[in-house]
Amino acid sequence: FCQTLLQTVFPPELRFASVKLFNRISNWFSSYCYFDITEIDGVNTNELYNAVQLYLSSSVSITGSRLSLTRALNSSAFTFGLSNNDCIIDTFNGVNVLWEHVVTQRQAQTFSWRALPDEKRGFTLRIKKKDKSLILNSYLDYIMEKANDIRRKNQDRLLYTNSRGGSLDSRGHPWESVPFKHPSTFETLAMDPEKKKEIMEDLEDFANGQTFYQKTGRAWKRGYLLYGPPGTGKSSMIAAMANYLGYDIYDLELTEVHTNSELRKLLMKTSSKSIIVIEDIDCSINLSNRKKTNNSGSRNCYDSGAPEMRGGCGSGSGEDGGNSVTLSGLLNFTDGLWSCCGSERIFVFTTNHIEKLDPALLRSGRMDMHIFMSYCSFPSLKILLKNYLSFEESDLDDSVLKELEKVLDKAEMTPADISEVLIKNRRNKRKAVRELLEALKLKAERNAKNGGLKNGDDVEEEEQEKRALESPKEEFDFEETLKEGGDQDNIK
Ligand SMILES: Nc1ncnc2c1ncn2[C@@H]1O[C@H](COP(=O)(O)OP(=O)(O)OP(=O)(O)O)[C@@H](O)[C@H]1O
Ligand SMILES: [Mg+2]
Repeated sequence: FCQTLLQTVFPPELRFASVKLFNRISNWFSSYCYFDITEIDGVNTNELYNAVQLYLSSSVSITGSRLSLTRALNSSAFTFGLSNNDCIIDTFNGVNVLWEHVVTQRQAQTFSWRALPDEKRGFTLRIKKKDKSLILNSYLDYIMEKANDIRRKNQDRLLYTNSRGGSLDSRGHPWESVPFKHPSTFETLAMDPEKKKEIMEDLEDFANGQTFYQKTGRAWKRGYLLYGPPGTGKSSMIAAMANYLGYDIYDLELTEVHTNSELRKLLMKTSSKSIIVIEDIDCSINLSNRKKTNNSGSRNCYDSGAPEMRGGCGSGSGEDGGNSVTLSGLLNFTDGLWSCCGSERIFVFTTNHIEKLDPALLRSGRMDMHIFMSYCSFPSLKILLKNYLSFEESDLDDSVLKELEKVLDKAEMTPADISEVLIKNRRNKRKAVRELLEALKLKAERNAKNGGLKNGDDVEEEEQEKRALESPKEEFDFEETLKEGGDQDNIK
């Protein structure tokens, strides 16, 4: 009745002004303020709307009674979001904010250069007036950053390589990339669950550690050294790390890098949030050479100009300064001022022989965490049985489990060997376990015959094969080494 009275007595202008005044007064007394974030702002898509949507869809801390679930085509995950006209509370730095997803039907299609959707969508953010500065200064930036993270995680990651021998591509980049689709994850990785957890936590702390690294004045980078016999999952671990953090991988082929400055350029062209990998570091650079150089009275390898040739000074790989990445160049690469020209970088080196590495490379700060990838242990075996045969611990007889456990340590089989046996027999699970047990026993017997623990020769042999396959030059270098070691007979 009042409304009709108002409509008849007051002219529209006055009515409009009084509503405005009323709103203003009520706003003045209210302790809240509101922000509308519409999907389409004029003709432009509002970046913030998309970011908020992504952020709200992933934020596990958010609680809401009604959420919409979606799964995009080819996507590997469900996302949830706010249903139409529903609210959700989020907390940021101890401050509660309320998000409402407002969807209204667009009345009549107004003229526009491009077709607008039938619905008008937007988020309304309600905050306390006293929190306004916090929200405007940090919360929205935080949302944008989180959304970028999520976007990156959903995208394909890339595997970069420098295997073109230092030549640049058409855009002047030294790295070549392919989509990285390695399926290895921490779930599929067979290793001691406690060790695995420790590594995952370390990675998480690193990825979330921006303020920590800033506060402590450290460059935001971390080094991991993975060492252990071939086939124990070092490369799989790197893939799992990349998949876990959503980082790209730069697989640095040191044998393709000719000088220290080239190495530095490569580093400068890597993006942040990436893992820089040097596999088989002991094969890529002759680190033992350092002592030789010192003994012969020539310059120390820490001197950046030292002629530290891969394959040894006298091995003919070129005193002409051809292939000459020095240990100091490598140390500068991981640790020097140049290593900080980006941020959030992880360095991973792998080796089969940690004892061959120069202590300078191992000291903390360079390689912060040394991870030993061991032969298959009993907890690792259980993971493999679960992944390959879907066996839970309770599916197997106690006696079989005990037998497996008893023989496993003595057998010293790698997860790669064991998974091979399991894959071969995966149609018949019981047979797979039987064969595995037989293989383990056979190997354990062999090891016992060879005198207790497996001597280094077997590993060395596998190593040699690997190096011989890598390049004819490496093969040559290796022979040199063997002559020095005097056990050439071992080469087949
Ligand atoms: N710990 C593990 N968990 C699961 N699978 C593994 C593990 N170790 C090895 N494998 C399997 O064995 C294969 C070889 O492993 P990977 O290439 O990771 O070994 P590596 O330690 O890098 O060996 P290398 O020293 O020869 O490079 C992989 O395809 C993987 O499926
Ligand atoms: Mg490997």
